[in-house]
Amino acid sequence: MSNGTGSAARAPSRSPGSGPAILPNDRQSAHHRLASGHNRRNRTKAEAPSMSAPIDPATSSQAPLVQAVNNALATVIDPELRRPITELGMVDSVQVSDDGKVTVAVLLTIAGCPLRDTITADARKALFAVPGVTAVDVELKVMDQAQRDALKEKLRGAGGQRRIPFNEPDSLTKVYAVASGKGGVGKSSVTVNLATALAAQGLRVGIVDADVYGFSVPALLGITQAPTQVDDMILPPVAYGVKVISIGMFVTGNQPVAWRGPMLHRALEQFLTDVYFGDLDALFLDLPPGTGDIAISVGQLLPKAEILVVTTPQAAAADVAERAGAIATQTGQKVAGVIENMSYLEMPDGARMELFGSGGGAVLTERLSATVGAEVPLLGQIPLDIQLREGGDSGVPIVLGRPEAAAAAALAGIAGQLAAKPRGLAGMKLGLQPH
Ligand SMILES: Nc1ncnc2c1ncn2[C@@H]1O[C@H](COP(=O)(O)OP(=O)(O)OP(=O)(O)O)[C@@H](O)[C@H]1O
Repeated sequence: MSNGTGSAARAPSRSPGSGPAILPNDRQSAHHRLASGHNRRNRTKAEAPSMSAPIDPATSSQAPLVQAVNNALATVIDPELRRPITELGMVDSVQVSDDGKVTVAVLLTIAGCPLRDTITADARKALFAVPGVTAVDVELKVMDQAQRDALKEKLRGAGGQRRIPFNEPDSLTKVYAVASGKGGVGKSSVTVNLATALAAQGLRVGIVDADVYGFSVPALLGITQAPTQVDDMILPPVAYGVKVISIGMFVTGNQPVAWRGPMLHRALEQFLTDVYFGDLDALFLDLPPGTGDIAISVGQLLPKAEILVVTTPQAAAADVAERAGAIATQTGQKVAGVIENMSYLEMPDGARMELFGSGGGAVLTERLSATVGAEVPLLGQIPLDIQLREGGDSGVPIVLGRPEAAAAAALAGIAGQLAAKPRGLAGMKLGLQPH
């Protein structure tokens, strides 16, 4: 089983004068340390390079090949930023010799970029696919400060200000906070399966693992790569097309997190402001179980987030889950629906054994509908399935690894309902939800 807390590990640290710095800055992070002398060139913004690749004029006789080479480079996608390297100002220079040899200089955001090999391999593959290219030399360089500033401005918009992009009036991202009354009901498993199912449909999806005490999302997605830090901007690792950030990527080894409310709030705020998710269709937050500090912080930091409540069919579980959902009335959020997990176990003869009783999801939707004053739908019932647990252990969500399984079909059905909701209406009081 892969471990999402391994190589990424580092302890939270303090930065002078600004209170506790929950997440690392690049001067402190050994993994992301910048090259020495990297800032030596103090270029102004006006001198910053353009985002397109300069072509060696000496190669003008090769114009069609040069064009084809540029087109090929435009198909190379930065694995973290999910945009063409040509758009990101990462192609510093391209030279095409008369005998078809291509030399391309690629600018990495930081020295020791964990994805340097992937970028090199992708660039080589794209270039070798161009007819007429006989040899490829990919030279890796590192952006200087002006180039990084230009990149950050491109990604964050003018001024590159820190803000929570999902709260902007023009944000079309649907934000779902996945909550449960108690632990172990499958909240994280549901989160990663919904997210990867939507990503598999071509949607742009992110996950914030806000389950600070029991972070498990990196392992469930097989992520061992650390986030890359570009100054104060954090680029989240991507698994199955889903951008993921987790507190587990910032703690040492498998250490427990023993933070109190204000630190948790700051960590979550930093995730939402400093992590570059880009334009997402959907963002999932995997909350800790219960109605603790993080649930309240999510209500404050992401007022437009809708709550998805995961419960088991047990009546007692529905009681505690009701409290987790009802917090929406205090935070002014909307409850998007209830997901009943571990609903039954299908026996070899097709009979259904209801190990945890039945009816908990339906009871919960009724009670929550009454509490919040709007219909809360039961989005689906997911059976118990060993393959779901195995998929979690191996880092391959069941919706991708075993799509034919009944549990995968139930999860895909729920994802389909979320995908069918019009983009950008999250948080608006619509009254009845179609389902
Ligand atoms: N439908 C299911 N069938 C079989 N196993 C399941 C199912 N749902 C969850 N599990 C397993 O139950 C365990 C708990 O699931 P998970 O970690 O997703 O729950 P959680 O509610 O997020 O827990 P926590 O409160 O610790 O964050 C895991 O081992 C998971 O693989």
